[in-house]
Amino acid sequence: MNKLSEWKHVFKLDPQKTLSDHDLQLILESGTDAVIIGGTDGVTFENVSDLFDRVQPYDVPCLLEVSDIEVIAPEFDGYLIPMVLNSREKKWMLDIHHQAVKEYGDIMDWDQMVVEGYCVLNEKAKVFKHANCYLPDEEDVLAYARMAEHMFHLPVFYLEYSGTYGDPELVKKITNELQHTTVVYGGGIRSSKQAEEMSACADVIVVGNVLYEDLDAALKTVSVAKKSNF
Ligand SMILES: CC(C)=CCC/C(C)=C/CC/C(C)=C/CC/C(C)=C/CC/C(C)=C/CC/C(C)=C/CC/C(C)=C/COP(=O)(O)OP(=O)(O)O
Ligand SMILES: O=P(O)(O)OC[C@@H](O)CO
Ligand SMILES: [Mg+2]
Repeated sequence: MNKLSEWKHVFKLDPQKTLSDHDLQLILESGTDAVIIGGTDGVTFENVSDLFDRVQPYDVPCLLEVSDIEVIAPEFDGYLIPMVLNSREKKWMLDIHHQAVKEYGDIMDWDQMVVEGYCVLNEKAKVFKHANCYLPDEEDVLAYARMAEHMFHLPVFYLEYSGTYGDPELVKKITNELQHTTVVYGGGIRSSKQAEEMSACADVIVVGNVLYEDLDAALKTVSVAKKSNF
């Protein structure tokens, strides 16, 4: 399961936040390539399963981004497994994953797993503190990107600015560098102008928080991203 390399635009839904059926319908019929269910905290088996049940009737791939082993529900179209490359603790890259594979290895469908090399670039993001990250400079980011592709052969390198708009020049530099690993950009996209700019710099853009603050603006990010030829 890795159609991700063919996608341009994804919405990230936070199971902790509320969406009316009408708004969810607009999101799922927007033409987005996929939705991810995930968040740093407040993610429970119940809120993940409830949201998944509401998304499932629509013809849009739905992936679970696993931030806690307790929330894994069956039947998703795929499972995104983050490894936080710029964490100060090995736990967020390897140890939690090792425990999970020890526990679930016998029943795992490896074709459904997509491992994401995360590089968290916003010091104010919840995930930055949660995973005990340090702020990498441009050289560090480039080195993580090269490691993701050439040493770990990861399908995805995720430039995570969650909550703030990132640096298009850096994103472009990283995307130009990688041949096989898909560069996903997420963070602070609040308008079609920003979506257009970042879509020209990354392989895939992820739009999250603005869904809950300005749905019309969020919906407008889809068509510009899908028009991008990058
Ligand atoms: C029954 C069945 C289908 C079995 C399948 C088995 C399966 C899928 C097994 C999993 C195997 C495996 C290796 C799991 C690893 C699990 C795990 C818990 C890994 C650690 C993940 C991790 C490093 C989490 C840290 C936080 C993080 C990076 C979360 C990623 C999501 C993220 C950055 C969200 C940002 O959200 P944001 O929008 O910023 O958050 P808020 O809005 O809440 O602020
Ligand atoms: O919520 P925003 O800031 O759009 O970020 C999207 C996503 O990258 C979060 O993981
Ligand atoms: Mg969020």
